[in-house]
Amino acid sequence: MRIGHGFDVHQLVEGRRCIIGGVDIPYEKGLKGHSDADVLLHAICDALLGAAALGDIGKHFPDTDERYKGIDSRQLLKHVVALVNDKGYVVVNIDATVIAEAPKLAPYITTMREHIAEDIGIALDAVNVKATTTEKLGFTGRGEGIAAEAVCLINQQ
Ligand SMILES: Nc1ccn([C@@H]2O[C@H](COP(=O)(O)O)[C@@H](O)[C@H]2O)c(=O)n1
Ligand SMILES: C[C@@]1(CO)OP(=O)(O)OP(=O)(O)OC[C@H]1O
Repeated sequence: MRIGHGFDVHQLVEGRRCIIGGVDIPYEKGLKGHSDADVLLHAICDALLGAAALGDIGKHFPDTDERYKGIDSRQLLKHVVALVNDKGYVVVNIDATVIAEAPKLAPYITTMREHIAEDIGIALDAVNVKATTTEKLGFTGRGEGIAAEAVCLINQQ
């Protein structure tokens, strides 16, 4: 059994979509990035890559590569899971936290979990997603960006 941890941050700006956990969330601002900037899926990708000692998301999908411009991060997650499986591991469970003052994420959490479970190929019960504010403190509290953290366990096939 091996553990992995991931952390990501994306800036909130006008004129971008706010896609978190594969859900396009209605909000006045969106997340800036080379890809669709899905901060939650990026943290999960990094947790899985970390658990398998496969580096990080930027190593596999460089933000200088036009192939990843605007890409749906669910495609990146599925690719990462294939790399982890190819190295002989299966994913046991995921636990993640999105750190955002706004938008309110509670209505979308179940759909996020469904997307993650489907893309990884594990049961819904093996995926947990939480949301928290930082009580108006720091860059997340000022609404300048959204952060996400994730941990995972993987096991030998
Ligand atoms: N963007 C967010 C942040 C939080 N929530 C939910 O609100 C609860 C209370 O948040 P605190 O930061 O005050 O602990 C939290 O447990 C989440 O369920 C949310 O939906 N969206
Ligand atoms: C996902 C990638 C894809 O090019 O681009 P970004 O959307 O900028 O996201 P980041 O979390 O900075 O990770 C880097 C890249 O791998």
